Amino acid sequence: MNIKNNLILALDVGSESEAIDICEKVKESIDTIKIGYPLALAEGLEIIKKLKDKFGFKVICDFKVADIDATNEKICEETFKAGADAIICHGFVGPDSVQACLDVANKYEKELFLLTEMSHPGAKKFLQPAADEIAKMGIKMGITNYVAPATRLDRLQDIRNIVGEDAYIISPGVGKQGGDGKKTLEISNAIIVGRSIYEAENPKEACENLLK
Ligand SMILES: O=C1C[C@H](C(=O)O)N([C@@H]2O[C@H](COP(=O)(O)O)[C@@H](O)[C@H]2O)C(=O)N1
Repeated sequence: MNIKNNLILALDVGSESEAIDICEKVKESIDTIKIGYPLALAEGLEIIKKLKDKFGFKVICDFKVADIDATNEKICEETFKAGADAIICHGFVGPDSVQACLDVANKYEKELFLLTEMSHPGAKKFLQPAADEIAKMGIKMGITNYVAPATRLDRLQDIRNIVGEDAYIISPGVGKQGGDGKKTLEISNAIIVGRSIYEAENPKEACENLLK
């Protein structure tokens, strides 16, 4: 995925009007947004096409898909039918569940991002011990896109070493969670930033400062 300025806006706001307001302010700096449950549950999947049509953005749906294969297939079908350019699935649910997501992404000629280790402190308990194996599973399955934490650069480097230089890694945790954008982009291909932008007094300036 070609992401402008290597910066993805995590649009975790609770209404279409807030979403449009933020997007208006930052549209010079970004061309890719990540929509998760907060906005999708508030406004429905229609919000994907609304924002794509209005701003021409690429939309990554961060639904952290983590069900059995049959249900994962249904979730991905609905998400790509609604216009998503990519979807994020969890890896801890195993290869059959991930393969179901990959098959649907390929059917729509869209992208799947495999979530390895999460960025928050609780990830250390169960996800961190499994994250290397999740990344190795992704490589075995031919997955090229990954999510890995900006809050632990050592772990981000470990995952980069597993998935290789040609893989595309996007990293959340910059800003509010303590991650450093510049240092993260020495390893990852793009950073994901939410609150540091949409909660800022001046989101446009916040974006521009991040790009500096
Ligand atoms: O490990 C992960 C996975 C997940 C993701 O990106 O898949 N995210 C998401 O990235 C954004 C960070 O927001 P902010 O902290 O900049 O406001 C939010 O939408 C989180 O749900 C993580 O924060 N860590």
